[in-house]
Amino acid sequence: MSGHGTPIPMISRRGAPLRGEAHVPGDKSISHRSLILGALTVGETRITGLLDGEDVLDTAAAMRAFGAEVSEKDGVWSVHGVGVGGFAEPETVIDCGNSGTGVRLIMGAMATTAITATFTGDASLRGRPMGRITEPLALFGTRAVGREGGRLPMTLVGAREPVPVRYTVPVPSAQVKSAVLLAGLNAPGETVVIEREATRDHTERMLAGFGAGIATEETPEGRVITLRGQPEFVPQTIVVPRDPSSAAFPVCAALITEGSDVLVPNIGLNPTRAGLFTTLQEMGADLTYENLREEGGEPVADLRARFSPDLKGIEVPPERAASMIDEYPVLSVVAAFAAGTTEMRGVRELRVKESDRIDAMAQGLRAAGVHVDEGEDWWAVEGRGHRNVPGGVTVASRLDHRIAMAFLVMGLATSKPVRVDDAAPIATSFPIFEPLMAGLGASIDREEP
Ligand SMILES: O=C(O)C1=C[C@@H](OP(=O)(O)O)[C@@H](O)[C@H](O)C1
Ligand SMILES: C=C(OP(=O)(O)O)C(=O)O
Repeated sequence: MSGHGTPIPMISRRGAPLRGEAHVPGDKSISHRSLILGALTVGETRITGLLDGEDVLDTAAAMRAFGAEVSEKDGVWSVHGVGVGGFAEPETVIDCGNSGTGVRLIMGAMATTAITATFTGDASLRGRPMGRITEPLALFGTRAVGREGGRLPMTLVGAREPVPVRYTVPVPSAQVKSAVLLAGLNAPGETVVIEREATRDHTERMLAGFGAGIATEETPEGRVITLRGQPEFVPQTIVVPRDPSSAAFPVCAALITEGSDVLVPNIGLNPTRAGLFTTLQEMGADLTYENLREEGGEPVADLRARFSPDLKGIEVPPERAASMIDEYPVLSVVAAFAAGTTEMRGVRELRVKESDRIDAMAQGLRAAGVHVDEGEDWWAVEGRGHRNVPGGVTVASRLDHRIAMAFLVMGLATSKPVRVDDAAPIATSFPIFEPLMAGLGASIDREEP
């Protein structure tokens, strides 16, 4: 679990071009869901390509605490689940580490079973809002007691006689949508979730794959998702695609580093996740999809990114935000090397991630010589153009893996190096970031704490 160990300061500097292939790890969102749905299924679910980052390992440990058998051998994960409604009461507190997805989906999955569980996490997760989950779960009959402001640690008392619900998600959040759907699994009848803005749909796809009756309809109200409760799940064999949110880092590093040419193979390109790549292409990035195909019900391609000296600032449309929500930190780094301003609107959710990502990036970019304006739900980065970003700063990663990786990417193209105070959180989502970037030729090194 992150946030408990010794800080790992790292420094990145301008050096050789990045070249070669970047084999990024499995998709974090799909990995959490594979373990949770496997744990709700009697029989053996087998998973390959699972992300073995700390966030997902914490979810695996939680599934064991709820009674599932979870093991790994030679990269193949095996989950023997307990069935929908079959979770056992955990004997100890469930620690989800740094993972919002883990804690929120697991709360949903246990909320309609007659057990009680207490959840906590690291200092970052303990600061994040859980009311957005406990409010809809209360409609099923679940009770929650947490700290002031709906924060962890928090105890959930599962509904004894759950009723199905109809719920319109008030914020664009796949975690909220998924928590309600997972709770709806053990409620009799139909649970309906309505989302005004489409968010990542991995839960819907996977629920259908395990055999649940689930239908999505596009209506003037938004996407209406109807789930029939108490399904008989059938164990699955799951191949997790590689994570587009992790691919973003070597891709963006290649775009801003002179002479680079990097291939990132087998990336999941579900349209609810691919907004960054569209945005980069609009900015003039030399970024192409090769070998576009379908694998395991998800679109997949190899991404090729080459150094792009003539990037232009653009306005990123707010309706694209959900499809690239985790990519704004690294996009803001690319924007610093573009000509003109990049405006990012409709991104209030960035303020409640592992850190306040607008504030974290704005402070680090300003210290590195880049002008940034911001409001509650928007920010704008004034690009300085290629070779004109000074750098020469130490930035705080604030227990946030994406902030750490974004600034280490930035240092590959600034005039002076960029130091990150603690790169340890990177292990939550991208444990092989350091060797992978080194393999491409990037100058990113550890420093003495
Ligand atoms: O459902 C998921 O797997 C995720 C949903 C998003 O969070 P929100 O639901 O808070 O938008 C995203 O930021 C997170 O990294 C993963
Ligand atoms: C926001 C993220 O994750 P989570 O909400 O699961 O902590 C992320 O990975 O960028």
